[in-house]
Amino acid sequence: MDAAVSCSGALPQTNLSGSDLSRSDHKFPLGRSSCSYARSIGAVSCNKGLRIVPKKLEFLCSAASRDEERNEMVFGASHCEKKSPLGEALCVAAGVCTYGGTAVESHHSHIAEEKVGVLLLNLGGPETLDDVQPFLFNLFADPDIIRLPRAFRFLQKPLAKLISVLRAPKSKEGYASIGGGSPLRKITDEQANALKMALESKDMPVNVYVGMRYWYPFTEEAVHQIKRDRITRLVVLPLYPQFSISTTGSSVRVLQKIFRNDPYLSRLPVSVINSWYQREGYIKSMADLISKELESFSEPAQVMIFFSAHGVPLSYVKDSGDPYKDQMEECIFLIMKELKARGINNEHTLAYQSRVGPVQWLKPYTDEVLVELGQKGVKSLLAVPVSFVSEHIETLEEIDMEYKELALESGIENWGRVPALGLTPSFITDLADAVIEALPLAAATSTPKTTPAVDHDPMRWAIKMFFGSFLAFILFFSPKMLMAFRNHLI
Ligand SMILES: C=CC1=C(C)c2cc3[nH]c(cc4nc(cc5[nH]c(cc1n2)c(C)c5CCC(=O)O)C(CCC(=O)O)=C4C)c(C)c3C=C
Ligand SMILES: [Fe+2]
Repeated sequence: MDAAVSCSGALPQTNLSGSDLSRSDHKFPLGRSSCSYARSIGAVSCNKGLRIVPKKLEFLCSAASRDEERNEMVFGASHCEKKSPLGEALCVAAGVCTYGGTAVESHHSHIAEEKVGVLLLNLGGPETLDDVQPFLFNLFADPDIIRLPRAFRFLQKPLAKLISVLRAPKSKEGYASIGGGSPLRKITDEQANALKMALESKDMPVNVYVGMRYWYPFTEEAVHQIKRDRITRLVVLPLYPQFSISTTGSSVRVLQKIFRNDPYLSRLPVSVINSWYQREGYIKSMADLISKELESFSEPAQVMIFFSAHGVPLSYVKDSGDPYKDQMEECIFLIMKELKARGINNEHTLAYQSRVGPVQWLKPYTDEVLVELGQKGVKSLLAVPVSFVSEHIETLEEIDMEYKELALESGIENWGRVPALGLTPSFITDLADAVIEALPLAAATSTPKTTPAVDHDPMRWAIKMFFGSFLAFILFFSPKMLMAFRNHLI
């Protein structure tokens, strides 16, 4: 019987096995119900946790039988109210633990020859203006970004081509205004180095890899390196504090696909940290940045704290159970709670920015709220980007230029913006702790390779082609649709 790893705390995690189970033990302080697919099983509990010994890992975990573990998995899966959009692989995104399998040899065992890897996942961004259109193509070709009904999936790439070509001029203007490209690769590389050093200082030597979803270095390249380095245990850390189908979900789906088809990778013990917005270190680091920035106003107590999160289409949350909105609201609640504990009682609000295309996105919209606040007589405002931990086009251009101008035009007189966390030492240290806590939860992902269902029925194929061409015709020639993608706002 194999030993199963158990875990302590409420680290939100999944494995890549396609049978991961998790449970949300979060209370939603705003009185909302926990996200619909964040409800399932209890985890095997661990009362000892992880202890690090110099240059070596020692896991002190309670063992559970493989059979027990399987039962729990089946139980959990059948109790998941809504299936994750990632299929069964991510039963849940918030609040919990994975079950281990082959990774930990035995009770109180030493794992001396481990070669630990940490894979940072991020979005990626165009480095030059020539990269913008192909970058946008990759983004819109992602079925987690433009979600077509199954029957119309064959339109994904032509549509991505069309939308990317239409949007490229506006996007290029944006990237040109911030120096001709995205700073994301440089910042993520720096974060990777800082994390490596933070882990080394905790006696945990690791290799840190960066895998981007839509531009270089692509996730595939990072995985290639991981294989070449013969990593024996991997922690996957998406650099998005909150989980969304469109960000962490999409990146993990790519990984799952690569891992499933590779004999070495499918046996590699892996642990994925799905979200980490609720970690004390992150919350405190955000509160530090906010309180510091408030001090730059002449009357700090009068400043409205304006959290601006990247939006997602409303349907992700309403129809597909994306926990993003719940997690975002809980995150803001926790940051405000920390500020209150420090005697900072400013008013605050949350709005969503950066919408694209003709559908409804999470509301309220940042631009509309700024105008309303100006009209209501708010004079001082501190913008806090909250869904991303590096500077990027949407902080440097959209917030610092577009929204600032709109706010000043609307009557707001004093404007400030909190920088992204970037290399803030307390934040990097907390990421290092998250990695250390996740490590004993790493589980092998071995799942049989499944053959995708192929539609061989000529009649069904003909019907799909007919309706697909019809839809394509409407999309290609609807002026409203074209304008919606060309501009940010419709
Ligand atoms: C948590 C963060 C993000 C979510 C959620 C998200 C969803 C999402 N984004 C688009 C469309 C675009 N995003 C673009 C850039 C971009 N997006 C994020 C983060 C999230 N996106 C970042 C950090 C960046 C910037 C990368 C950089 O180069 O600095 C772009 C390109 C820029 C532009 O043209 O505006 C698009 C387009 C959708 C459709 C979506 C959810 C479905
Ligand atoms: Fe985006």
